[in-house]
Amino acid sequence: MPVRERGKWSAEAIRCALKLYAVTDNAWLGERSLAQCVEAALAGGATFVQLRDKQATGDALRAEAEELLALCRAAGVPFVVNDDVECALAVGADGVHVGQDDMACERARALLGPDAIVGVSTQTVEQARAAEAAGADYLGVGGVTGTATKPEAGVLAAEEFRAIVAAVDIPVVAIGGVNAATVPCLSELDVDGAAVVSAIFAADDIEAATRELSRIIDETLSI
Ligand SMILES: Cc1ncc(COP(=O)(O)OP(=O)(O)O)c(N)n1
Ligand SMILES: Cc1nc(C(=O)O)sc1CCOP(=O)(O)O
Ligand SMILES: [Mg+2]
Repeated sequence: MPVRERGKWSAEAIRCALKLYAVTDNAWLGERSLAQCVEAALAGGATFVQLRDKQATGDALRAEAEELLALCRAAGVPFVVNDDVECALAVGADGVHVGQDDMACERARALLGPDAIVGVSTQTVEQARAAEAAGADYLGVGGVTGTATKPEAGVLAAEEFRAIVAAVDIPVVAIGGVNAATVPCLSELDVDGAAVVSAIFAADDIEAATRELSRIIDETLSI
């Protein structure tokens, strides 16, 4: 596993950590706490965690972030906060993931500093080049298929994925409809990993589901 040295994840460590990127979703908690769900994903082999809670703000989001950061530190896995740079700064998260409608990458980088991880969602080559120039460490690109988790997200053709990957030097993680059945399709996309919401967090047994995804990634992707 890649390691964080002197408070910084190296570019190579970030690339390796994108392999199985777990994005949280409180919709699937049921009787479980968010921390229990993330602990199970880490035990199953998640290599990167993003706190994505579109309902929580302020202290509530901070409390979740503090809890998940501690779990990720113990597991040696990078932890970023979706959208909320202020929260990431307040808790000392490893970084943030921002989309095209969120805080601009340059601003997030300026606020978080050079050692933070800044991930950016992009759907086009132009956006991807702009994000790289603005200091992004990795790109989230999707969707692979349509997904009930985010019905408004678009779907990209394989050629569009490959064009984005070829246009930048930073790593790319595929998102949107990634599950045990679709992971093998990622081998055609030249991406560095898979970002997964429901195929991990909607599972009854999150640890087993994550372990199975990790196994399929190891078997089918050359990353
Ligand atoms: C790894 C990763 N890739 C893409 C996204 C989507 O970000 P965004 O477009 O800002 O949409 P929301 O997640 O904020 O709804 C992501 N979160 N993570
Ligand atoms: C948060 C998010 N962003 C997407 C994009 O295409 O940018 S798709 C998505 C949700 C992915 O959920 P699931 O793994 O359950 O399909
Ligand atoms: Mg966003």
